[in-house]
Amino acid sequence: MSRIGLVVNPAAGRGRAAAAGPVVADQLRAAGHDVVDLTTPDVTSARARTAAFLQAPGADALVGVGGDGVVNLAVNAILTHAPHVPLGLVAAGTGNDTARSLGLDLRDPVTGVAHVVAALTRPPRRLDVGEITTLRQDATAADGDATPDGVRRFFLNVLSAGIDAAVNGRANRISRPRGPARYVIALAAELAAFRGFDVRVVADGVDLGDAGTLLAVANSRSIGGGMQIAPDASWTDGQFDVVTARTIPRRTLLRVFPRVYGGTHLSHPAVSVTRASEVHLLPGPGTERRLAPPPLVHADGEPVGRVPLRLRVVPGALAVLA
Ligand SMILES: Nc1ncnc2c1ncn2[C@@H]1O[C@H](COP(=O)(O)OP(=O)(O)OP(=O)(O)O)[C@@H](O)[C@H]1O
Repeated sequence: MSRIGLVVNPAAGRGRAAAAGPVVADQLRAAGHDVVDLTTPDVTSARARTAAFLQAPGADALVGVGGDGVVNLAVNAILTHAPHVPLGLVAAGTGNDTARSLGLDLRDPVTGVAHVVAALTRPPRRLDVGEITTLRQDATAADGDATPDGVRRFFLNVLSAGIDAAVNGRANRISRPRGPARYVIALAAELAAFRGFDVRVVADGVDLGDAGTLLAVANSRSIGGGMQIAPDASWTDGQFDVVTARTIPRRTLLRVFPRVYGGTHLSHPAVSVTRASEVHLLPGPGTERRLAPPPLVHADGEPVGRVPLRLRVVPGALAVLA
């Protein structure tokens, strides 16, 4: 018998996770496990309850039910408070990019929890995690800067700091419609307003220069519900795939961006992929006045702060029941 913390995000997947939560709890209990329900609709309380569960003795696993947001919450809680505790996921969000890249069932929570129960009997998979450190002196919680866990936090899937981050930020501000349509509306608005971002990337000490269009630091492959931003990224190679596209005219972007869905953008001459284990995202030189300031950086779909940021791979830092 294992003692398992269960954190359900009731808002995820427009109610799918709220419906899946009791099913997951029942199945874990039916398999003989002791389930501690940490669920609450308020994200701050959910963080606090998850932290308390992990800090107390006897936690054997944490299971998250929801989308990439609840995964990000769980990963930060584990790495901050109890890095040895494995994470199980039952996908019930909108995009589910982490679960998708892990090859988990995206539709049926019964199948999802059965997979977690089976994985509890085997050694967990070990995945690389990205560590984010804000380098701003004036970083504050209110700004979304590397909080609420302090100036250091973690991501499991992909960090976005180019047009993909701007789309994510805009989508989070749209209250209606809910679901994937928000991203389409946000994407159309960002493409219409696009003029390039004044941002620079240094990867393992090498200045990659202008990354004014696309800028993704990827541990795994997809964002936005299956867009293959970094189709060759590996969770076990100890490196990020840093996908950048230099500032390009809007009409070129309109041709390149749709290719991200299938991952074929990598063959466009404006796009590069660099493997690196430490990446600095920095403000650009500020000489091009037509460029926009860098957008709020997002990781696993959550706002995490503004440049300058340092990102490091923590190889094999997370144990996953998958
Ligand atoms: N345990 C929780 N309780 C309440 N809110 C949470 C919890 N975990 C995460 N959240 C917040 O809810 C928002 C949405 O969460 P989540 O990503 O899980 O669902 P989604 O948006 O439907 O799925 P996806 O991100 O995969 O598209 C996130 O911004 C996150 O901060």
